[in-house]
Amino acid sequence: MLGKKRRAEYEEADAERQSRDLDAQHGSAHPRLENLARVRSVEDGVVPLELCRELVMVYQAVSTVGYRPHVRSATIHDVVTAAPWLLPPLARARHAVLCAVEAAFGLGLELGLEFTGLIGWRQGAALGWHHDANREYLSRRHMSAVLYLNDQGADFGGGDFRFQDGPEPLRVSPRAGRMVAYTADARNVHCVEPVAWGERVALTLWFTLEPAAAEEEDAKVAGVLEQLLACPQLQLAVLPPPGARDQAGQGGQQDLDQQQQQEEEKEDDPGLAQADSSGGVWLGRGLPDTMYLLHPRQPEAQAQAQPEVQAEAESEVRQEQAELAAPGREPAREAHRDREATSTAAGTAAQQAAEPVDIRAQRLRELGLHARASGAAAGEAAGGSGGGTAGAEAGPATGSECVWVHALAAGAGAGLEPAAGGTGQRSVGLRFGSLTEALLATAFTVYRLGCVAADAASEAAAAEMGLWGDLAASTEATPEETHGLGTRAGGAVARLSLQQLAESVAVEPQRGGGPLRRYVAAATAQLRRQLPEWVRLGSLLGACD
Ligand SMILES: O=C(O)CCC(=O)C(=O)O
Ligand SMILES: [Fe+2]
Repeated sequence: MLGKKRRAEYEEADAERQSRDLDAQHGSAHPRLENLARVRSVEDGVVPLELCRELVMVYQAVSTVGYRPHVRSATIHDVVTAAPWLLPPLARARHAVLCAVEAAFGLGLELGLEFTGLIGWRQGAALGWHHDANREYLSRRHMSAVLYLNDQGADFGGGDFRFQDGPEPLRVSPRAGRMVAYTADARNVHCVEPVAWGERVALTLWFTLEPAAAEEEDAKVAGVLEQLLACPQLQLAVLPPPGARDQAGQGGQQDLDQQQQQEEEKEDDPGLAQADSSGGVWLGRGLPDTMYLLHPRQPEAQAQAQPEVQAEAESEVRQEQAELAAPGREPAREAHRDREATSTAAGTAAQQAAEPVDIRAQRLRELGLHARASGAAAGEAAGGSGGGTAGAEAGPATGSECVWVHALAAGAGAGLEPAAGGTGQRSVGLRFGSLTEALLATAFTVYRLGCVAADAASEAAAAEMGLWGDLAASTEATPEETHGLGTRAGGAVARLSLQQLAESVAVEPQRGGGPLRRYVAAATAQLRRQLPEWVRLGSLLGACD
Protein backbone atom coordinates (compact mmCIF):
# COMPACT_ATOMS: atom_id res chain seq x y z
CA MET A 1 0.00 0.00 0.00
CA LEU A 2 1.10 3.52 -0.61
CA GLY A 3 2.10 5.67 2.30
CA LYS A 4 0.01 8.75 2.97
CA LYS A 5 2.75 11.08 1.88
CA ARG A 6 3.30 9.30 -1.40
CA ARG A 7 -0.37 9.16 -2.11
CA ALA A 8 -0.67 12.90 -1.48
CA GLU A 9 2.16 13.46 -3.93
CA TYR A 10 0.42 11.36 -6.54
CA GLU A 11 -2.82 13.18 -6.04
CA GLU A 12 -1.15 16.52 -6.36
CA ALA A 13 0.63 15.50 -9.54
CA ASP A 14 -2.58 14.10 -10.93
CA ALA A 15 -4.55 17.24 -10.18
CA GLU A 16 -1.88 19.29 -11.86
CA ARG A 17 -1.89 17.00 -14.86
CA GLN A 18 -5.63 17.26 -15.18
CA SER A 19 -5.66 21.02 -14.98
CA ARG A 20 -3.18 21.18 -17.83
CA ASP A 21 -5.04 18.69 -19.95
CA LEU A 22 -7.49 21.01 -21.57
CA ASP A 23 -4.98 23.78 -22.09
CA ALA A 24 -2.73 21.54 -24.05
CA GLN A 25 -1.93 22.62 -27.57
CA HIS A 26 -1.91 19.10 -28.89
CA GLY A 27 -5.02 17.46 -30.12
CA SER A 28 -5.45 18.13 -33.79
CA ALA A 29 -6.59 15.10 -35.68
CA HIS A 30 -4.19 13.02 -37.74
CA PRO A 31 -4.86 13.81 -41.43
CA ARG A 32 -6.00 10.23 -42.04
CA LEU A 33 -8.62 10.65 -39.32
CA GLU A 34 -9.94 14.06 -40.26
CA ASN A 35 -12.80 12.87 -42.42
CA LEU A 36 -13.88 9.68 -40.74
CA ALA A 37 -17.55 8.84 -40.98
CA ARG A 38 -17.54 8.63 -37.18
CA VAL A 39 -15.14 9.60 -34.44
CA ARG A 40 -16.34 7.26 -31.70
CA SER A 41 -17.89 3.85 -31.38
CA VAL A 42 -19.34 1.69 -28.64
CA GLU A 43 -19.69 -2.03 -29.20
CA ASP A 44 -20.67 -4.97 -27.01
CA GLY A 45 -19.36 -8.52 -27.10
CA VAL A 46 -16.01 -7.63 -28.60
CA VAL A 47 -14.46 -10.58 -26.78
CA PRO A 48 -16.14 -13.52 -25.01
CA LEU A 49 -16.88 -13.16 -21.31
CA GLU A 50 -14.48 -15.99 -20.50
CA LEU A 51 -11.68 -13.99 -21.99
CA CYS A 52 -12.70 -10.97 -19.91
CA ARG A 53 -12.56 -13.07 -16.75
CA GLU A 54 -9.24 -14.48 -17.72
CA LEU A 55 -7.82 -11.00 -18.29
CA VAL A 56 -9.02 -9.86 -14.90
CA MET A 57 -6.99 -12.71 -13.44
CA VAL A 58 -3.96 -11.71 -15.46
CA TYR A 59 -4.44 -8.18 -14.19
CA GLN A 60 -4.66 -9.41 -10.62
CA ALA A 61 -1.56 -11.51 -10.99
CA VAL A 62 0.68 -8.90 -12.56
CA SER A 63 -0.56 -5.38 -11.80
CA THR A 64 1.34 -2.90 -9.71
CA VAL A 65 0.61 0.48 -8.20
CA GLY A 66 2.05 3.68 -9.36
CA TYR A 67 0.75 5.48 -12.29
CA ARG A 68 -2.10 7.38 -10.72
CA PRO A 69 -3.93 7.34 -7.39
CA HIS A 70 -6.19 4.36 -6.73
CA VAL A 71 -5.20 2.85 -10.03
CA ARG A 72 -3.17 -0.28 -10.67
CA SER A 73 -1.85 -1.34 -14.01
CA ALA A 74 -0.10 -4.10 -15.90
CA THR A 75 1.22 -3.19 -19.30
CA ILE A 76 1.88 -5.89 -21.84
CA HIS A 77 5.54 -5.41 -21.09
CA ASP A 78 4.90 -6.01 -17.39
CA VAL A 79 3.07 -9.20 -18.27
CA VAL A 80 5.74 -10.56 -20.54
CA THR A 81 8.40 -9.75 -17.99
CA ALA A 82 6.62 -11.12 -14.95
CA ALA A 83 4.60 -14.00 -16.37
CA PRO A 84 5.00 -14.61 -20.08
CA TRP A 85 2.64 -17.57 -20.02
CA LEU A 86 -0.15 -15.15 -19.22
CA LEU A 87 0.37 -13.32 -22.48
CA PRO A 88 -1.85 -15.31 -24.83
CA PRO A 89 -5.18 -14.07 -23.49
CA LEU A 90 -3.84 -10.54 -23.58
CA ALA A 91 -2.63 -11.02 -27.13
CA ARG A 92 -5.97 -12.51 -28.15
CA ALA A 93 -7.91 -9.64 -26.67
CA ARG A 94 -5.75 -6.91 -28.09
CA HIS A 95 -6.00 -8.51 -31.48
CA ALA A 96 -9.78 -8.70 -31.22
CA VAL A 97 -9.97 -5.05 -30.20
CA LEU A 98 -7.65 -4.02 -32.99
CA CYS A 99 -9.88 -5.79 -35.51
CA ALA A 100 -13.01 -4.24 -33.99
CA VAL A 101 -11.53 -0.74 -34.15
CA GLU A 102 -10.37 -1.18 -37.72
CA ALA A 103 -13.80 -2.39 -38.71
CA ALA A 104 -15.69 0.32 -36.82
CA PHE A 105 -13.73 3.18 -38.33
CA GLY A 106 -13.00 1.72 -41.75
CA LEU A 107 -9.31 1.97 -41.08
CA GLY A 108 -8.43 -0.99 -43.23
CA LEU A 109 -5.54 -2.47 -41.28
CA GLU A 110 -3.61 0.73 -40.94
CA LEU A 111 -3.39 0.89 -37.18
CA GLY A 112 -0.51 -0.28 -35.08
CA LEU A 113 -0.53 -0.84 -31.36
CA GLU A 114 1.25 1.77 -29.35
CA PHE A 115 0.22 0.78 -25.83
CA THR A 116 -1.51 -2.20 -24.29
CA GLY A 117 -2.34 -2.18 -20.61
CA LEU A 118 -4.68 -3.74 -18.11
CA ILE A 119 -5.84 -0.97 -15.82
CA GLY A 120 -7.75 -1.36 -12.56
CA TRP A 121 -9.60 1.59 -11.06
CA ARG A 122 -10.35 1.29 -7.39
CA GLN A 123 -12.56 3.25 -5.05
CA GLY A 124 -11.80 6.93 -5.46
CA ALA A 125 -10.14 6.62 -8.85
CA ALA A 126 -11.33 9.14 -11.43
CA LEU A 127 -10.03 11.04 -14.38
CA GLY A 128 -10.98 14.59 -15.31
CA TRP A 129 -11.81 15.96 -18.75
CA HIS A 130 -9.02 15.31 -21.20
CA HIS A 131 -8.29 13.87 -24.58
CA ASP A 132 -5.74 11.15 -25.13
CA ALA A 133 -3.12 12.92 -27.21
CA ASN A 134 -2.73 15.79 -24.80
CA ARG A 135 1.03 15.75 -24.48
CA GLU A 136 3.79 16.17 -26.98
CA TYR A 137 5.01 12.66 -26.29
CA LEU A 138 1.51 11.29 -26.71
CA SER A 139 0.96 12.91 -30.07
CA ARG A 140 1.59 9.63 -31.83
CA ARG A 141 -1.46 8.18 -30.15
CA HIS A 142 -4.14 8.47 -32.77
CA MET A 143 -6.92 6.15 -31.69
CA SER A 144 -7.96 4.89 -28.28
CA ALA A 145 -9.95 1.85 -27.25
CA VAL A 146 -11.04 0.76 -23.82
CA LEU A 147 -12.41 -2.74 -23.43
CA TYR A 148 -14.18 -3.17 -20.13
CA LEU A 149 -13.55 -6.47 -18.41
CA ASN A 150 -16.05 -6.48 -15.55
CA ASP A 151 -19.48 -5.15 -14.75
CA GLN A 152 -20.65 -1.92 -13.22
CA GLY A 153 -23.14 -2.74 -10.48
CA ALA A 154 -21.79 -6.24 -9.87
CA ASP A 155 -18.05 -5.66 -9.53
CA PHE A 156 -17.84 -1.94 -8.85
CA GLY A 157 -19.97 1.17 -8.56
CA GLY A 158 -19.61 4.43 -10.47
CA GLY A 159 -16.82 4.74 -13.02
CA ASP A 160 -18.91 5.79 -16.01
CA PHE A 161 -16.99 6.93 -19.04
CA ARG A 162 -18.31 10.22 -20.44
CA PHE A 163 -17.69 12.26 -23.55
CA GLN A 164 -17.94 15.98 -22.97
CA ASP A 165 -19.89 16.72 -26.14
CA GLY A 166 -20.31 15.61 -29.73
CA PRO A 167 -22.21 12.63 -31.09
CA GLU A 168 -24.09 10.14 -28.94
CA PRO A 169 -23.55 8.20 -26.85
CA LEU A 170 -22.16 10.66 -24.34
CA ARG A 171 -22.09 8.17 -21.46
CA VAL A 172 -20.76 4.62 -21.48
CA SER A 173 -21.40 2.36 -18.48
CA PRO A 174 -18.70 -0.27 -18.29
CA ARG A 175 -19.65 -3.91 -18.63
CA ALA A 176 -17.59 -6.93 -19.56
CA GLY A 177 -16.96 -7.21 -23.28
CA ARG A 178 -18.04 -3.63 -24.04
CA MET A 179 -15.59 -1.49 -25.96
CA VAL A 180 -15.52 2.25 -26.36
CA ALA A 181 -13.22 3.43 -29.11
CA TYR A 182 -12.54 6.96 -30.29
CA THR A 183 -10.04 9.17 -32.00
CA ALA A 184 -7.46 10.35 -29.49
CA ASP A 185 -7.65 13.99 -30.58
CA ALA A 186 -9.55 16.93 -29.13
CA ARG A 187 -12.81 15.89 -30.78
CA ASN A 188 -13.17 13.35 -28.01
CA VAL A 189 -12.72 15.09 -24.69
CA HIS A 190 -13.79 12.59 -22.05
CA CYS A 191 -13.58 11.76 -18.38
CA VAL A 192 -14.01 8.83 -16.00
CA GLU A 193 -16.38 9.43 -13.11
CA PRO A 194 -15.17 8.39 -9.65
CA VAL A 195 -15.34 4.71 -8.81
CA ALA A 196 -17.53 4.44 -5.70
CA TRP A 197 -16.64 0.90 -4.63
CA GLY A 198 -15.00 -2.26 -5.92
CA GLU A 199 -12.58 -2.37 -8.79
CA ARG A 200 -13.24 -1.47 -12.40
CA VAL A 201 -10.89 -3.35 -14.73
CA ALA A 202 -10.28 -2.41 -18.35
CA LEU A 203 -7.96 -3.24 -21.18
CA THR A 204 -6.77 0.11 -22.51
CA LEU A 205 -5.21 0.32 -25.93
CA TRP A 206 -3.77 3.15 -27.89
CA PHE A 207 -3.20 2.89 -31.59
CA THR A 208 -0.92 4.80 -33.85
CA LEU A 209 -0.78 5.45 -37.54
CA GLU A 210 2.98 5.95 -37.34
CA PRO A 211 4.72 2.80 -38.48
CA ALA A 212 7.78 3.27 -36.29
CA ALA A 213 5.70 3.76 -33.16
CA ALA A 214 3.61 0.74 -34.08
CA GLU A 215 6.61 -1.52 -33.85
CA GLU A 216 7.94 -0.55 -30.49
CA GLU A 217 5.57 -2.37 -28.22
CA ASP A 218 5.72 -5.59 -30.19
CA ALA A 219 9.48 -5.31 -30.48
CA LYS A 220 9.83 -5.03 -26.72
CA VAL A 221 7.58 -8.01 -26.13
CA ALA A 222 9.32 -10.08 -28.76
CA GLY A 223 12.66 -9.10 -27.26
CA VAL A 224 11.73 -10.38 -23.83
CA LEU A 225 10.30 -13.58 -25.27
CA GLU A 226 13.40 -14.13 -27.31
CA GLN A 227 15.51 -13.85 -24.21
CA LEU A 228 13.25 -16.17 -22.30
CA LEU A 229 13.21 -18.75 -24.99
CA ALA A 230 16.96 -18.62 -25.18
CA CYS A 231 17.41 -19.04 -21.45
CA PRO A 232 19.21 -22.24 -20.50
CA GLN A 233 16.42 -23.63 -18.32
CA LEU A 234 14.12 -23.61 -21.28
CA GLN A 235 16.52 -25.16 -23.75
CA LEU A 236 14.54 -27.90 -25.33
CA ALA A 237 15.85 -30.95 -27.00
CA VAL A 238 15.30 -29.74 -30.46
CA LEU A 239 14.45 -32.36 -32.96
CA PRO A 240 15.99 -31.53 -36.26
CA PRO A 241 13.69 -30.09 -38.85
CA PRO A 242 12.54 -32.76 -41.23
CA GLY A 243 15.23 -33.24 -43.82
CA ALA A 244 17.92 -31.38 -41.86
CA ARG A 245 19.70 -34.37 -40.46
CA ASP A 246 22.91 -32.52 -39.83
CA GLN A 247 21.22 -30.25 -37.31
CA ALA A 248 20.64 -32.94 -34.77
CA GLY A 249 19.46 -31.84 -31.35
CA GLN A 250 21.65 -31.59 -28.32
CA GLY A 251 20.05 -34.31 -26.30
CA GLY A 252 22.39 -37.21 -27.01
CA GLN A 253 21.21 -40.71 -27.63
CA GLN A 254 17.60 -39.97 -26.84
CA ASP A 255 17.42 -37.38 -29.55
CA LEU A 256 19.14 -39.60 -32.00
CA ASP A 257 16.63 -42.30 -31.28
CA GLN A 258 13.83 -39.86 -31.77
CA GLN A 259 15.34 -38.70 -34.99
CA GLN A 260 15.62 -42.22 -36.25
CA GLN A 261 12.05 -43.00 -35.34
CA GLN A 262 10.97 -39.80 -36.97
CA GLU A 263 12.69 -40.77 -40.17
CA GLU A 264 10.93 -44.10 -40.09
CA GLU A 265 7.57 -42.51 -39.55
CA LYS A 266 8.00 -40.15 -42.43
CA GLU A 267 7.57 -43.04 -44.77
CA ASP A 268 3.94 -43.41 -43.90
CA ASP A 269 3.33 -39.86 -42.86
CA PRO A 270 2.45 -37.64 -45.78
CA GLY A 271 2.03 -34.56 -43.58
CA LEU A 272 5.60 -34.61 -42.38
CA ALA A 273 6.90 -35.38 -45.83
CA GLN A 274 5.05 -32.41 -47.16
CA ALA A 275 6.53 -30.11 -44.58
CA ASP A 276 9.92 -31.45 -45.48
CA SER A 277 9.62 -30.92 -49.18
CA SER A 278 8.17 -27.44 -48.90
CA GLY A 279 11.26 -26.35 -46.99
CA GLY A 280 9.62 -23.86 -44.69
CA VAL A 281 11.17 -21.37 -42.38
CA TRP A 282 12.17 -22.59 -38.97
CA LEU A 283 11.47 -20.20 -36.20
CA GLY A 284 13.79 -19.59 -33.36
CA ARG A 285 16.73 -21.00 -31.53
CA GLY A 286 15.98 -23.71 -29.08
CA LEU A 287 12.38 -23.89 -30.11
CA PRO A 288 10.53 -27.06 -30.76
CA ASP A 289 11.13 -27.14 -34.46
CA THR A 290 8.77 -29.97 -35.04
CA MET A 291 6.00 -27.64 -34.06
CA TYR A 292 6.94 -24.32 -35.54
CA LEU A 293 7.54 -24.55 -39.18
CA LEU A 294 6.72 -21.17 -40.57
CA HIS A 295 6.33 -20.99 -44.24
CA PRO A 296 4.33 -19.12 -46.77
CA ARG A 297 1.33 -21.10 -47.69
CA GLN A 298 1.23 -22.25 -51.25
CA PRO A 299 0.07 -25.07 -53.44
CA GLU A 300 2.18 -28.14 -52.92
CA ALA A 301 3.43 -28.13 -56.49
CA GLN A 302 4.84 -24.63 -56.09
CA ALA A 303 6.27 -25.52 -52.75
CA GLN A 304 8.46 -28.07 -54.39
CA ALA A 305 9.28 -25.97 -57.38
CA GLN A 306 10.72 -22.98 -55.54
CA PRO A 307 13.03 -24.19 -52.82
CA GLU A 308 15.54 -21.40 -53.34
CA VAL A 309 13.00 -18.76 -52.42
CA GLN A 310 12.31 -20.63 -49.26
CA ALA A 311 15.99 -20.86 -48.51
CA GLU A 312 16.27 -17.12 -48.94
CA ALA A 313 13.39 -16.60 -46.58
CA GLU A 314 15.03 -18.87 -44.10
CA SER A 315 18.29 -17.01 -44.15
CA GLU A 316 16.42 -13.73 -43.74
CA VAL A 317 14.76 -15.13 -40.69
CA ARG A 318 18.10 -16.19 -39.28
CA GLN A 319 19.39 -12.70 -39.87
CA GLU A 320 16.36 -11.25 -38.20
CA GLN A 321 16.83 -13.55 -35.27
CA ALA A 322 20.43 -12.51 -34.99
CA GLU A 323 19.28 -8.91 -34.93
CA LEU A 324 16.70 -9.71 -32.31
CA ALA A 325 19.36 -11.29 -30.17
CA ALA A 326 21.82 -8.43 -30.53
CA PRO A 327 22.06 -6.04 -27.60
CA GLY A 328 20.67 -2.57 -28.19
CA ARG A 329 18.88 -3.75 -31.27
CA GLU A 330 16.06 -1.93 -32.88
CA PRO A 331 14.40 -4.75 -34.68
CA ALA A 332 13.14 -4.31 -38.15
CA ARG A 333 13.58 -0.58 -37.92
CA GLU A 334 15.05 -0.28 -41.37
CA ALA A 335 12.33 -2.33 -42.86
CA HIS A 336 9.89 0.33 -41.85
CA ARG A 337 11.43 3.17 -43.73
CA ASP A 338 9.20 2.57 -46.66
CA ARG A 339 6.26 1.41 -44.75
CA GLU A 340 4.36 4.65 -44.78
CA ALA A 341 4.37 4.66 -48.55
CA THR A 342 3.48 1.01 -48.86
CA SER A 343 0.80 1.22 -46.25
CA THR A 344 -0.88 3.90 -48.31
CA ALA A 345 -0.72 1.52 -51.22
CA ALA A 346 -2.08 -1.17 -48.97
CA GLY A 347 -4.93 1.06 -47.98
CA THR A 348 -5.83 1.69 -51.60
CA ALA A 349 -5.53 -1.97 -52.39
CA ALA A 350 -7.72 -2.80 -49.45
CA GLN A 351 -10.41 -0.55 -50.79
CA GLN A 352 -10.14 -1.89 -54.29
CA ALA A 353 -9.82 -5.56 -53.52
CA ALA A 354 -12.94 -7.52 -52.91
CA GLU A 355 -11.26 -9.16 -49.92
CA PRO A 356 -9.47 -7.49 -47.06
CA VAL A 357 -5.72 -7.25 -47.10
CA ASP A 358 -3.87 -7.87 -43.92
CA ILE A 359 -1.23 -5.25 -43.31
CA ARG A 360 0.28 -7.39 -40.59
CA ALA A 361 1.28 -9.81 -43.27
CA GLN A 362 3.31 -7.00 -44.70
CA ARG A 363 5.03 -6.65 -41.39
CA LEU A 364 5.86 -10.31 -41.49
CA ARG A 365 7.45 -9.90 -44.86
CA GLU A 366 9.46 -7.04 -43.48
CA LEU A 367 10.62 -9.31 -40.75
CA GLY A 368 11.79 -11.72 -43.38
CA LEU A 369 9.29 -14.39 -42.54
CA HIS A 370 7.89 -14.37 -45.98
CA ALA A 371 9.56 -14.03 -49.33
CA ARG A 372 7.40 -15.03 -52.18
CA ALA A 373 5.42 -13.43 -54.92
CA SER A 374 2.88 -15.96 -55.87
CA GLY A 375 0.61 -13.77 -57.85
CA ALA A 376 -2.24 -13.00 -55.51
CA ALA A 377 -3.44 -9.67 -56.77
CA ALA A 378 -4.22 -8.15 -53.43
CA GLY A 379 -0.91 -9.23 -51.97
CA GLU A 380 1.02 -7.75 -54.85
CA ALA A 381 -0.77 -4.48 -54.62
CA ALA A 382 -0.21 -4.34 -50.92
CA GLY A 383 3.50 -4.84 -50.93
CA GLY A 384 4.92 -4.85 -54.41
CA SER A 385 7.05 -7.94 -54.07
CA GLY A 386 4.89 -9.83 -51.66
CA GLY A 387 1.84 -11.87 -52.15
CA GLY A 388 0.63 -15.14 -50.91
CA THR A 389 -1.76 -17.78 -51.83
CA ALA A 390 -5.25 -17.56 -50.61
CA GLY A 391 -6.18 -20.06 -47.97
CA ALA A 392 -8.29 -22.60 -49.74
CA GLU A 393 -8.31 -25.15 -47.01
CA ALA A 394 -7.96 -23.05 -43.92
CA GLY A 395 -10.53 -20.39 -44.43
CA PRO A 396 -12.22 -18.43 -47.15
CA ALA A 397 -9.80 -17.00 -49.65
CA THR A 398 -8.41 -13.68 -48.58
CA GLY A 399 -5.92 -12.89 -51.28
CA SER A 400 -3.58 -11.77 -48.54
CA GLU A 401 -0.17 -12.96 -47.68
CA CYS A 402 0.05 -15.47 -44.96
CA VAL A 403 2.59 -17.00 -42.76
CA TRP A 404 1.47 -20.42 -41.81
CA VAL A 405 2.62 -22.66 -39.14
CA HIS A 406 2.29 -26.15 -40.32
CA ALA A 407 1.60 -27.24 -36.85
CA LEU A 408 2.65 -30.73 -36.22
CA ALA A 409 2.70 -31.31 -39.89
CA ALA A 410 2.62 -34.99 -39.22
CA GLY A 411 -1.08 -34.54 -38.74
CA ALA A 412 -0.69 -35.45 -35.13
CA GLY A 413 -2.59 -32.40 -33.99
CA ALA A 414 -5.51 -34.21 -32.48
CA GLY A 415 -8.30 -31.77 -31.90
CA LEU A 416 -7.06 -29.48 -34.61
CA GLU A 417 -9.24 -29.46 -37.62
CA PRO A 418 -8.68 -27.28 -40.62
CA ALA A 419 -10.41 -23.98 -40.03
CA ALA A 420 -13.77 -23.04 -41.48
CA GLY A 421 -14.15 -24.07 -45.07
CA GLY A 422 -11.58 -26.81 -44.65
CA THR A 423 -11.22 -29.64 -47.03
CA GLY A 424 -10.32 -32.16 -44.42
CA GLN A 425 -6.67 -32.41 -45.33
CA ARG A 426 -4.47 -33.49 -42.53
CA SER A 427 -1.98 -30.72 -42.65
CA VAL A 428 -3.20 -27.84 -40.56
CA GLY A 429 -2.17 -24.28 -41.21
CA LEU A 430 -2.11 -21.82 -38.38
CA ARG A 431 -1.94 -18.24 -39.32
CA PHE A 432 -0.12 -15.70 -37.22
CA GLY A 433 -0.40 -12.00 -37.71
CA SER A 434 3.04 -11.21 -36.39
CA LEU A 435 6.26 -12.63 -35.16
CA THR A 436 5.14 -11.74 -31.69
CA GLU A 437 2.03 -13.82 -32.02
CA ALA A 438 4.08 -16.77 -33.15
CA LEU A 439 6.44 -16.31 -30.22
CA LEU A 440 3.52 -16.02 -27.88
CA ALA A 441 2.21 -19.27 -29.20
CA THR A 442 5.54 -20.81 -28.51
CA ALA A 443 5.69 -19.49 -24.98
CA PHE A 444 2.18 -20.65 -24.36
CA THR A 445 2.85 -24.07 -25.72
CA VAL A 446 5.90 -24.42 -23.54
CA TYR A 447 3.75 -23.45 -20.61
CA ARG A 448 1.12 -25.97 -21.54
CA LEU A 449 3.68 -28.68 -21.76
CA GLY A 450 4.73 -27.72 -18.28
CA CYS A 451 1.15 -28.00 -17.12
CA VAL A 452 0.85 -31.44 -18.60
CA ALA A 453 3.93 -32.54 -16.75
CA ALA A 454 2.68 -30.99 -13.54
CA ASP A 455 -0.64 -32.68 -13.86
CA ALA A 456 -0.29 -35.04 -10.97
CA ALA A 457 2.17 -33.04 -8.97
CA SER A 458 0.61 -29.67 -8.50
CA GLU A 459 -2.82 -28.57 -7.51
CA ALA A 460 -2.09 -25.08 -8.63
CA ALA A 461 -1.25 -26.19 -12.12
CA ALA A 462 -4.23 -28.52 -12.22
CA ALA A 463 -6.54 -25.72 -11.19
CA GLU A 464 -5.22 -23.64 -13.97
CA MET A 465 -5.66 -26.43 -16.44
CA GLY A 466 -9.26 -26.55 -15.31
CA LEU A 467 -9.55 -22.96 -16.31
CA TRP A 468 -8.19 -23.69 -19.75
CA GLY A 469 -10.49 -26.67 -19.99
CA ASP A 470 -13.50 -24.48 -19.35
CA LEU A 471 -12.33 -22.13 -22.01
CA ALA A 472 -11.91 -24.96 -24.44
CA ALA A 473 -15.46 -26.08 -23.80
CA SER A 474 -16.75 -22.60 -24.26
CA THR A 475 -15.06 -22.12 -27.58
CA GLU A 476 -16.79 -25.02 -29.22
CA ALA A 477 -19.96 -23.13 -29.90
CA THR A 478 -19.42 -21.80 -33.38
CA PRO A 479 -16.69 -22.21 -35.95
CA GLU A 480 -15.91 -18.54 -35.64
CA GLU A 481 -15.37 -18.77 -31.94
CA THR A 482 -13.49 -21.98 -32.28
CA HIS A 483 -11.07 -20.43 -34.66
CA GLY A 484 -11.15 -17.27 -32.79
CA LEU A 485 -8.23 -15.06 -32.56
CA GLY A 486 -11.01 -12.96 -33.97
CA THR A 487 -12.41 -12.64 -37.41
CA ARG A 488 -11.66 -9.76 -39.61
CA ALA A 489 -14.33 -7.45 -40.88
CA GLY A 490 -16.77 -9.52 -42.83
CA GLY A 491 -15.44 -12.68 -41.26
CA ALA A 492 -13.14 -13.26 -44.19
CA VAL A 493 -10.25 -14.62 -42.21
CA ALA A 494 -10.58 -17.31 -39.63
CA ARG A 495 -7.78 -18.04 -37.27
CA LEU A 496 -7.11 -20.89 -34.99
CA SER A 497 -6.64 -19.89 -31.41
CA LEU A 498 -3.35 -20.20 -29.66
CA GLN A 499 -5.14 -22.40 -27.22
CA GLN A 500 -5.88 -24.87 -29.94
CA LEU A 501 -2.29 -24.84 -30.94
CA ALA A 502 -1.35 -25.61 -27.38
CA GLU A 503 -3.92 -28.34 -27.18
CA SER A 504 -2.62 -29.86 -30.31
CA VAL A 505 0.57 -30.39 -28.45
CA ALA A 506 -0.93 -31.44 -25.17
CA VAL A 507 -3.39 -33.93 -26.58
CA GLU A 508 -1.98 -37.26 -27.37
CA PRO A 509 -2.64 -38.29 -30.93
CA GLN A 510 -5.29 -40.94 -31.20
CA ARG A 511 -3.39 -43.04 -33.60
CA GLY A 512 -0.70 -43.51 -31.02
CA GLY A 513 2.89 -42.43 -31.00
CA GLY A 514 4.54 -40.44 -33.70
CA PRO A 515 7.21 -37.78 -33.54
CA LEU A 516 4.96 -35.41 -31.68
CA ARG A 517 4.44 -37.75 -28.82
CA ARG A 518 8.11 -38.41 -28.47
CA TYR A 519 8.80 -34.74 -28.64
CA VAL A 520 6.33 -34.09 -25.87
CA ALA A 521 7.93 -36.76 -23.74
CA ALA A 522 11.39 -35.31 -24.22
CA ALA A 523 10.30 -31.75 -23.74
CA THR A 524 8.21 -32.36 -20.66
CA ALA A 525 11.08 -34.17 -19.01
CA GLN A 526 13.16 -31.07 -19.41
CA LEU A 527 10.42 -28.67 -18.53
CA ARG A 528 9.76 -30.42 -15.28
CA ARG A 529 12.83 -28.76 -13.87
CA GLN A 530 11.30 -25.38 -14.55
CA LEU A 531 7.99 -26.30 -13.10
CA PRO A 532 8.27 -25.36 -9.41
CA GLU A 533 8.89 -21.78 -10.39
CA TRP A 534 5.91 -21.77 -12.69
CA VAL A 535 3.69 -23.22 -10.05
CA ARG A 536 4.85 -20.63 -7.59
CA LEU A 537 4.05 -17.83 -10.01
CA GLY A 538 0.89 -19.52 -11.17
CA SER A 539 -0.42 -19.52 -7.64
CA LEU A 540 -0.25 -15.75 -7.69
CA LEU A 541 -3.27 -15.84 -9.95
CA GLY A 542 -6.13 -14.34 -8.08
CA ALA A 543 -3.92 -12.72 -5.48
CA CYS A 544 -4.61 -9.11 -4.66
CA ASP A 545 -2.74 -6.65 -2.57
O1 LIG B 1 -11.00 3.64 -18.53
C1 LIG B 1 -11.66 4.43 -19.20
O2 LIG B 1 -12.88 4.32 -19.34
C2 LIG B 1 -10.98 5.57 -19.91
C3 LIG B 1 -9.60 5.83 -19.46
C4 LIG B 1 -9.00 7.04 -20.09
O3 LIG B 1 -9.66 7.91 -20.52
C5 LIG B 1 -7.55 7.15 -20.22
O4 LIG B 1 -6.82 6.30 -19.68
O5 LIG B 1 -7.08 8.09 -20.89
FE1 LIG C 1 -8.55 9.06 -21.84
